[in-house]
Amino acid sequence: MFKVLITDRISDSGLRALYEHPLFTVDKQIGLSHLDLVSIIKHYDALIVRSQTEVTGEVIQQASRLQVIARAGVGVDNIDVKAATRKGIIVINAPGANTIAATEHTLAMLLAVARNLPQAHRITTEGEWNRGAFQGVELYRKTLGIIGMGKIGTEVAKRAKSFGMEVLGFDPYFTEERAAKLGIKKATLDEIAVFSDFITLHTPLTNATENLIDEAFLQKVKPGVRLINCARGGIIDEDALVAAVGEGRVAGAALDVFQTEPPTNQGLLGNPRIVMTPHLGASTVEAQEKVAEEVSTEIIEILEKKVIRHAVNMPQMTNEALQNLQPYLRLGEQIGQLVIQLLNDAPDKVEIDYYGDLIKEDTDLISRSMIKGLLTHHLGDSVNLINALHLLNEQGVPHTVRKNTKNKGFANYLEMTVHHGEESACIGATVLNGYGERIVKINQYRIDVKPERHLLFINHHDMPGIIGKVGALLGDQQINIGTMQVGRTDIGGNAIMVLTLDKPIYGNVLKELTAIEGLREAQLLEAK
Ligand SMILES: NC(=O)c1ccc[n+]([C@@H]2O[C@H](COP(=O)([O-])OP(=O)(O)OC[C@H]3O[C@@H](n4cnc5c(N)ncnc54)[C@H](O)[C@@H]3O)[C@@H](O)[C@H]2O)c1
Ligand SMILES: O=C(O)[C@H](O)COP(=O)(O)O
Repeated sequence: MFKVLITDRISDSGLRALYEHPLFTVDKQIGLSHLDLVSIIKHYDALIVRSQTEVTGEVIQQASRLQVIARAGVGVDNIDVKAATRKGIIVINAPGANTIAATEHTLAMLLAVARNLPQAHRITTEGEWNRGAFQGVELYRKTLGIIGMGKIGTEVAKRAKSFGMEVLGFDPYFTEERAAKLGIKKATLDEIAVFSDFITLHTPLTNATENLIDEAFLQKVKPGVRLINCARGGIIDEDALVAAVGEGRVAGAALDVFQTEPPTNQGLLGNPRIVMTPHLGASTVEAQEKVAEEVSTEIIEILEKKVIRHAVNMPQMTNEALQNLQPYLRLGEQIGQLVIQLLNDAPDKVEIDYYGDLIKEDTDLISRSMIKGLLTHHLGDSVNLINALHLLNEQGVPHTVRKNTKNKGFANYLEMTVHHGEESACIGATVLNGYGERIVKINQYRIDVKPERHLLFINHHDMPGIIGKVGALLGDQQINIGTMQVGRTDIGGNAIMVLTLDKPIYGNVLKELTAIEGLREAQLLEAK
């Protein structure tokens, strides 16, 4: 059974897949204290949160069986993703599931700040009839500056156009082509400041966006501008905003998110020119159902089928791309497991090379599989695709990944070389169309071996009779040979023999093998 803990308010109907799954139990404990979360997290395989629960390093430290932290939403700033990665815990989110909700909230805020709706509503419900105090401004023919042209920024742009607004977009990844397609203008941050009547923010909170809207920015704005922030608190310097509103440089602001939540800035609270909502951007029935559905499905896929789609701490890829990579992921892990046994020591340098069709692919996951296989030999099952790179770095082992254009004679080819001082070991492999995975190179020798669980690797002198003697010895021990391959550099020189065995062999057999004349070394290599 897999146990899932939910600590924020999440749509029950969206969680149906989890509730109805026979292998899952769901435990909802809304508003759990941090201390309580730290003490009970060890019982759970998955944790689902929104933006309220702080999933700190301390929580993660105690999460001995946790495999997935799911954010039923977009921003993962309340999760210590680095600590999760170190521990090999997958962090997933539901990008896109609340895009429309956040977009529509932004437009609601845009209209609210333009027409003073909340202020007018409040005094009208209090019984005052004052038609003169709340004259607003129109959106029609005004300029909207959008900072952050991702999913929400783009949807806001489309809707603003239907109001007859001129739209400017700023985003480091925004191109002239995309701007032309949307019928808006690509702008610089300064142009947004200088020309916009309304400015709306749609970036994540990063080092680059923290206090992006600060005193200096607010000095440049068109007098009377109105600001909307439904992205993240911290992008606007709240004290600078309060000052600019006080001076009238900024006519108003509409904020859904704050530097601290709930907000504590006294200049914001009760300010008649500032419209505030309590982080409601994603709070629609539809969005909450969708985020819950997405994370539930993905938790089931990860825990039951080991398929990962929206991990924040893993490369993103489509189902189809992941399917195509499967044979390479298996092969990569086996190569890693085998090559480290050939080296017989901890590596001090790792090299990964890709050739052929693989150079066009996103190979990050294959490299992670190889490193996972490699590290499992010394670090055991605590290594997974999430923490493999981190653990290698932590061991201080540099790794290089190269994509080579040279032709290796195979449609696709991958190679892993590990070093320890002067020693090195190398395995090269390919996936043959219709025939599956093959190891085609061990150190300097060309061979053709299907990777299997038990491989007997023999280093010998190329001379008549050795193959027969090895076969006879294994036969006497009732050890069945699946396949046998030999490779040599020169006739009568150094050679290797690789046999796939149906069961493992033990020390005494290896000792007897090495007693055969001309046989230098016999080693059992095991891959899971
Ligand atoms: N208020 C809410 O309830 C609510 C709901 C959903 C999303 N959000 C927040 O809204 C924001 C946007 O979400 P999204 O789904 O559109 O994300 P997204 O990843 O699709 O888009 C973010 C965009 O910001 C751009 N960006 C990053 N740094 C930038 C910078 N320095 N200057 C300009 N652009 C920059 C990125 O290039 C990207 O295009 C996120 O912070 C998200 O957490 C809030
Ligand atoms: O990043 C998000 O998805 C939004 O900020 C929504 O947060 P919430 O799920 O806590 O409403």
